[in-house]
Amino acid sequence: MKPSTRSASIADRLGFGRFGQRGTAGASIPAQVAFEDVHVDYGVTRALDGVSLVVEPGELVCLLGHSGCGKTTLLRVASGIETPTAGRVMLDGREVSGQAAFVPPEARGIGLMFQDYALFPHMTILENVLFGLKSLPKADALASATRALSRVGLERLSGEHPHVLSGGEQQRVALARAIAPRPGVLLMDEPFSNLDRRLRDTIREETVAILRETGATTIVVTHDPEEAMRIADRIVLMRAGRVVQEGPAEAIYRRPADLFAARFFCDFNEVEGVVRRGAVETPIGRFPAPGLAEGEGAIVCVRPQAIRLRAPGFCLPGRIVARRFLGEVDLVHVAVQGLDAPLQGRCRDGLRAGEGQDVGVDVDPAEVLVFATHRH
Ligand SMILES: Nc1ncnc2c1ncn2[C@@H]1O[C@H](COP(=O)(O)OP(=O)(O)OP(=O)(O)O)[C@@H](O)[C@H]1O
Repeated sequence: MKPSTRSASIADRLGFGRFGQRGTAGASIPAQVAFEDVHVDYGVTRALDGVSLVVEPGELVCLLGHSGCGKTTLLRVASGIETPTAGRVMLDGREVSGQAAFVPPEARGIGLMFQDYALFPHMTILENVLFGLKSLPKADALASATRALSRVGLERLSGEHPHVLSGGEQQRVALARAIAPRPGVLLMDEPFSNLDRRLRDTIREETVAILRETGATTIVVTHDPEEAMRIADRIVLMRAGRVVQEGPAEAIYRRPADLFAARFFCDFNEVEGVVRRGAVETPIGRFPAPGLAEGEGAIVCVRPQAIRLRAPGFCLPGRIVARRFLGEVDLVHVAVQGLDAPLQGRCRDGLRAGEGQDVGVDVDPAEVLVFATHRH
């Protein structure tokens, strides 16, 4: 692709339009973003199927979900790069996409950051950051760009081109470019997924600290539940173009709305059973089943950390079929009579029984969830 064409397409992706019209010298004032029953159809594909969501000023929300569930489309709708088929988007109570109005991306005061960083390859780092500040007087633009670069610790690389930078440095340039115009809203699409594991935790923490400092309302797309739990004030879990559940990390983890939401956050042992006299009967015991009817089929979801090993003769009889040392915990597979597959436990300490040995298996009821089978 020729540089000029490529620049134009990057500029479009960033919501700057071809000539980079955004830019403000004022402080970042966080905005409220509200989606009202937003639908997006691509031909026969329904990418968004009635999303309603309010992101409060200064809040950091993670959109979490499997590939293709509509996360990126929701960001594109917020930025104005995509128009909804139905429904509307409001910024601070003002309609920016809908039947009544359409505010173009460059006039929304929204910053964008992508997984691939979308840096202009033929421009220096400073020019990349200046690109979104073209409507400011030159001296103000330079001051804002330099401030943003120094905030991410990269002022010394201002004159370099993106290709000489490491992945982590490129990520920080993209962040500097996104925050330099002090947007009220920042939209980030998988901003950490191109970093290697070693760097990711540090850069993620630094980025969140910078976001808190700028105060911008931030929506981050991720498919990694742990990442969402680490950074989000609120997680919005999506499936097939809809919001399945939203709330703080602990609430979703402890009280998932359904089996799908539960599975997203934990690799459960799933054991089927039937409700008898108010509890699910399974080969590993009886578990309370509030809200389920007598005779109804149920799935008992046992977290790996719920499995505790005891001396043989105590609790449920089992036999270790595999044991792997993982550092902080041991991964243990234990066969129990009546189950097709061994239970998988993550055991911190306790009995040091090895492969082939008989054990007692204790299941912590606090780490068990029960769902009706037919409702999924
Ligand atoms: N421009 C397009 N034309 C046609 N279909 C599209 C287009 N963009 C997205 N889709 C479809 O819409 C659905 C939602 O896509 P979207 O990119 O929003 O999902 P996502 O959750 O962000 O996925 P990923 O995590 O893989 O990026 C998918 O089925 C996708 O194939």
